[in-house]
Amino acid sequence: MAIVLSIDNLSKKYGSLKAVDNLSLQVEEGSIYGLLGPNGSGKTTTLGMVLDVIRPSSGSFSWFGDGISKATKHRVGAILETPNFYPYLTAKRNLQVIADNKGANHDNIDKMLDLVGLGTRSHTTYKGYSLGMKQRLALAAAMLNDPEVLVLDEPTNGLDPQGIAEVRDLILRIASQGKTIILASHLLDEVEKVCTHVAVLRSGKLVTNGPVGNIVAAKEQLIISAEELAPVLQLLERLPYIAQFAQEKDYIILTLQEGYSSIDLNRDMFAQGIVLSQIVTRRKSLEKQFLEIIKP
Ligand SMILES: Nc1ncnc2c1ncn2[C@@H]1O[C@H](COP(=O)(O)OP(=O)(O)OP(=O)(O)O)[C@@H](O)[C@H]1O
Repeated sequence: MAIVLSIDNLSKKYGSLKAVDNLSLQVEEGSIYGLLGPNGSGKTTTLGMVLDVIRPSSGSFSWFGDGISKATKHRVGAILETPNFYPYLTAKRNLQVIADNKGANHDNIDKMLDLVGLGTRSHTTYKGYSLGMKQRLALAAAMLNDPEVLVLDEPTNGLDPQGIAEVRDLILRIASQGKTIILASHLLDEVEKVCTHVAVLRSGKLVTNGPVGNIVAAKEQLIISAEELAPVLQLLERLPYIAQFAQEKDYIILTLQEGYSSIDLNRDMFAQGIVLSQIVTRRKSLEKQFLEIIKP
């Protein structure tokens, strides 16, 4: 896969604060790449640098293997903040004004309004739009010159559940046309639902990155108990597929390595003469996993 964006040891300092600290990552063509991190972790600053609106303190980045130029900027559409639409103009007229400012022709306007699901509402004035519709119009505006990459900062911020679902669907639809999407989010759930790849940031530093399935895979926990816990604990020490375990009062919480299930554990316990009185599978909450990932 071709690399669309490559970030190499990029840093941004504000006085003594390192907003972005030696960040390196690569975004592959066709991926939906999430920058995930709590408020203040450096997501917006990172996007600002690669979009050439914030000057890096050190490090470099390249788009499509090249430095940033007018030509590369043309291939990247972005929404860092809600564009200034005119409230009393219709959605279509607003896009015409933006197309003129961007030097894009008007051919794409109807197609983009249809794509974002506003085709039938194109003659409504902007002030009559819901927040979700405004965000979808912003996406249409960013897509006007048919960029290969779309960069979005917290695209569902402030939307109600229906608006959130609409914008997420739209992102998936745009990606299915072969576009690469880079989005910042502080919502693990959003990244899990929408993204193919993720980089987790904490205090400007990269904590981990990779395919979403590898980073936020739903890990299962088992809770087991038995009449006597000592022999159970001894066996857990020896079983090679136990990822971790801990005793809590009269039960044990454990996680297994990939590819193993409670059936394996139950069978091995039984083979050693241990009868478990309880074996419960519990999915670790995504929130909890995220908190573990970003724990200092
Ligand atoms: N212009 C600035 N001057 C000084 N500090 C800044 C400036 N811009 C950002 N920061 C600081 O840099 C750090 C990273 O901010 P940034 O906005 O990139 O984080 P973020 O992950 O996008 O968070 P949020 O979701 O809250 O926007 C924060 O501590 C922020 O206060």
